[in-house]
Amino acid sequence: MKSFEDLYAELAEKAATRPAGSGTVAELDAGVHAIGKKIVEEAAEVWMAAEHESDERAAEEISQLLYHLQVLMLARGLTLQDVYKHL
Ligand SMILES: N=c1c2ncn([C@@H]3O[C@H](COP(=O)(O)OP(=O)(O)OP(=O)(O)O)[C@@H](O)[C@H]3O)c2ncn1[C@@H]1O[C@H](COP(=O)(O)O)[C@@H](O)[C@H]1O
Repeated sequence: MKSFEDLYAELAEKAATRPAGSGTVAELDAGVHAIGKKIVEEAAEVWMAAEHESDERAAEEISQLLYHLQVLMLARGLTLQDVYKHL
């Protein structure tokens, strides 16, 4: 099972090597504004799933929100430590 740290390392590698077909690379190329809109959309899906859907669906939507937050971090050049120091 992949951890938050594992995913960040994988996405950072994708950002550096830019493999063909990577959705992460496409999202990074779309820029902070587009990624931000995706985060708002995914956050709404988390909210709706938490109120109206199963635990499994809520967890799935949360995982997608975490993914898009990590893409935004990479787009801004933020590391996990930059975020963790505020926790
Ligand atoms: N964990 C994720 C992940 N979570 C969400 N997403 C993306 O976010 C979208 C969210 O799905 P939705 O159904 O909510 O949205 P949608 O409306 O169908 O999607 P859009 O048409 O709006 O893009 C998915 O289509 C994926 O593009 C993810 N894309 C990639 N990953 C992981 O990131 C890693 C790198 O992926 P690639 O860069 O694509 O190789 C791999 O380990 C992947 O498993």
